[in-house]
Amino acid sequence: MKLAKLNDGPEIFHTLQGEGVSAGLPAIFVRASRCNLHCRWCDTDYTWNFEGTPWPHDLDGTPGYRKYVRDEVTLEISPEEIAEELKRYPTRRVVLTGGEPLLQQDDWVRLIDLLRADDPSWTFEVETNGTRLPSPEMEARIDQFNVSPKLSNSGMEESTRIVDEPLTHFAASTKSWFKFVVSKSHEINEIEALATRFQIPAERILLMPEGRTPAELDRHGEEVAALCLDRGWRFCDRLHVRLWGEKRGV
Ligand SMILES: Nc1nc2[nH]cc(C(=O)O)c2c(=O)[nH]1
Ligand code: SF4
Ligand SMILES: [Mg+2]
Repeated sequence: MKLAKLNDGPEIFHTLQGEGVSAGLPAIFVRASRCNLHCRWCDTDYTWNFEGTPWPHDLDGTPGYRKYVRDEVTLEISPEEIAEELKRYPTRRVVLTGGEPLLQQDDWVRLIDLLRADDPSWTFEVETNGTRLPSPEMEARIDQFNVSPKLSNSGMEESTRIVDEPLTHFAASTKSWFKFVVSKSHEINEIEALATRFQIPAERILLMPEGRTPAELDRHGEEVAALCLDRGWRFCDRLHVRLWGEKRGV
């Protein structure tokens, strides 16, 4: 399967879950390469913004920024090899992220079965953009879906980023939590429209201030907190940004 490459190895790292309802829990992150969306502010653009693709990115024109060479940022690895790597860490919680991890579901199913054959206590979270339906095999194995539908500020067409069948499925599943990144207060209208359209329960909605630095998180934090208080939604910070800033592999 295709993972993002970090320092010539697969992007697999042991850290604290920084976002969502399990924030603060130790976990091993596995970052898939490839995404079906191309958000203009994406901070894991090395999973999709390859040479020869037409997608714009906010960093276009910044000195030193250019599209990635696909093979230089992708690592082909088997579920068997990933399983061996994961067993070396001192936790049994894994976060499958990307990119969009639900583009490679059969491989994750294989990985999960390999790990649980030895130890059923392995727990799996998925970070998804909510545009792909989990297969029945995947749905049965994943403990928690952290669904982060993209808003118009992503630059994506609505018909690409908001897909009825998967969002309806996630909204009805008690395994799902919805996490929305907010940078401007008017975005709340879009979030509210989605919550109404897909009947997302209020207690499963989290708002997260946008920010790649603690100062940026603070700047948006107060406003996002006020919105949460008003709607009865949960506030969520970005713990890893506070602890480690913009570093990769944390
Ligand atoms: N610590 C930490 N927590 C995270 N939660 C979601 C992440 C992601 O990039 O999907 C992430 C990440 O990259 N690091
Ligand atoms: S869905 Fe996520 S990984 Fe994909 S482009 Fe958007 S922010 Fe990046
Ligand atoms: Mg991240």
